[in-house]
Amino acid sequence: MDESRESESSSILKVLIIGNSLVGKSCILLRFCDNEFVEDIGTTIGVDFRFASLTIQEEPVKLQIWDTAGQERFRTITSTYYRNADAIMIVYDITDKDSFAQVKNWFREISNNAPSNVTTILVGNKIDLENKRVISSDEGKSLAKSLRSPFIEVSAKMGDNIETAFSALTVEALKKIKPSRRRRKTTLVQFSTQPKKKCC
Ligand SMILES: Nc1nc2c(ncn2[C@@H]2O[C@H](COP(=O)(O)OP(=O)(O)OP(=O)(O)O)[C@@H](O)[C@H]2O)c(=O)[nH]1
Repeated sequence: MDESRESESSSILKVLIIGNSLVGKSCILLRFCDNEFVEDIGTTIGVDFRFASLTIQEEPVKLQIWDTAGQERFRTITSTYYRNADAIMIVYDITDKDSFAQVKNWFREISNNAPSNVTTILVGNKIDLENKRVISSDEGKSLAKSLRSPFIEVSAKMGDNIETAFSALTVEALKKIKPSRRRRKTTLVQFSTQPKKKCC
């Protein structure tokens, strides 16, 4: 299917990835979209975005995923991008205490800038670095609970749980968007309930 026809027949969701600099936001996006990992990916300046297509229970969904800069000096550029966000992934690095300590501030940014019904997920990245872990899974879980957000740990490097994180976020966000924005397929084209993904 060509790009324009596919957009017409898909629900389109705006997704943001936020968190401190160097937690692995760009690597998470690259792993999700291209199934790749680049060690020296370089810091994000301002924002960057990619499209990804998922099928959730026979419903084609297109995600417009914005990778925002974690560095403070680019924050004013990024704050306008919270507008119209359907879903936000807040990332910290399980080997970096400061990135975890800042999670509450990122949630404050969300309540100041994003729509009130935005869907969130808290993501602890770099679980391949278990020997350098300084934030336990229980600490992550309990912070997420206090912020009323689901929680998952991932590794952009190894690919662990990356698709699951985006699928969980999408499933929840779809529940909140207006029926007029939904594009359910009338004919059944897939029989699996597993999410299917392709990126462009
Ligand atoms: N071991 C390991 N390293 C990772 C992982 N994800 C990212 N990294 C490394 O962490 C560093 C930062 O990754 P980025 O994806 O650039 O981080 P970012 O959050 O986008 O950073 P900014 O663009 O500055 O906001 C890079 O050196 C990556 O190679 C992971 O899952 N495991």
